[in-house]
Amino acid sequence: MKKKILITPKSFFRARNKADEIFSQFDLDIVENNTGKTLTKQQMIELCSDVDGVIVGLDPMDEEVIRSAKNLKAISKYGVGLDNIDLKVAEELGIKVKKAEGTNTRSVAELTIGLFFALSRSIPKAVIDVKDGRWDRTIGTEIGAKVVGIIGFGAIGREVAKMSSGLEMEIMAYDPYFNDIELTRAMNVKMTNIDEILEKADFVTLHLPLNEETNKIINSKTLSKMKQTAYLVNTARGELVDEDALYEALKNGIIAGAAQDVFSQEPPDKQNKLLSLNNFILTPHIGAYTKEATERMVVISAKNLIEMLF
Ligand SMILES: NC(=O)c1ccc[n+]([C@@H]2O[C@H](COP(=O)([O-])OP(=O)(O)OC[C@H]3O[C@@H](n4cnc5c(N)ncnc54)[C@H](O)[C@@H]3O)[C@@H](O)[C@H]2O)c1
Ligand SMILES: O=C(O)CC[C@@H](O)C(=O)O
Repeated sequence: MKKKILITPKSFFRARNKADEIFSQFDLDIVENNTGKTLTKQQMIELCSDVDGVIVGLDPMDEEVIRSAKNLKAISKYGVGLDNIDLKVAEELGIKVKKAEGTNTRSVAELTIGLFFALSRSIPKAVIDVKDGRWDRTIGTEIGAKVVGIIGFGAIGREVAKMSSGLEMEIMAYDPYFNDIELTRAMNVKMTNIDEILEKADFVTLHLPLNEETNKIINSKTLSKMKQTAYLVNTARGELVDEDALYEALKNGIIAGAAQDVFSQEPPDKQNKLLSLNNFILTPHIGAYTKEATERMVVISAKNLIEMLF
């Protein structure tokens, strides 16, 4: 029987041909998000009203959207962060949910390491300076032998650890749900508590999911435990960091700098105070935006949806 599906993520369509090979074997009526943007809740309610399945990016799939989608049987996440999907309601209604596990691990880890360098050598400022006619040779710091503190030791956290090891950094990690001691020993990673990470790390990097437990895990109290010379890097989710507290910490020299790929509101408001700070740098949620990762996300999210629907 024919199934109607909705595909929302903009970058899905760049590698659309990879999914067509999979879709062509099934009887599908495909609706596409042609706005080129993340959809609003109202748009999701309208577009999901009669679909059997959805491949969803960062668009809201909250309780109201899910309950209003009367035919919905499957949600395939284009990516790995499930925070935009109300998993409890999906479970209650028997709607299957699957993420494209591991598809963007390498890309997010590479961006994270890139942000370490961007911060430690003030690369964004250097580019702007020279283009604006200033020859200001800022003294940076080396990354080798510095301590990286990884909060969330899942797929991306472990990949960052591997890359940090290649840079000869000392590696610490905090993850209350990770207990493969053999692996951490083999990787030369010290598993510890969050306080030791905050107190000792030169780079604190976030790789944990957003949920009730982790919302604003970085706040004025946790920031105050970090070294004045330390950098915070967030390529996970904006809401993990209290942005007002981060602004105060950066402005008052509580920490040296921060980089974010993600924001609690995307795109951030032009008035967002963080954007006015020289020691704050950012990228527009491009962690998974590489040719390789998007192709993997397209293939796996398409396969996952088909598996759940047929
Ligand atoms: N910037 C991007 O484009 C981008 C791309 C992919 C993923 N992400 C974000 O990165 C997150 C991590 O992705 P992943 O593939 O590594 O996921 P993962 O599930 O493999 O790893 C997450 C890890 O966090 C740990 N964790 C859970 N609660 C924790 C807590 N309170 N404290 C410390 N650790 C905790 C889990 O035990 C798990 O090991 C995703 O949830 C997503 O939000 C962002
Ligand atoms: O949908 C995207 O563009 C990024 C998805 C990414 O944040 C993820 O959670 O894997």
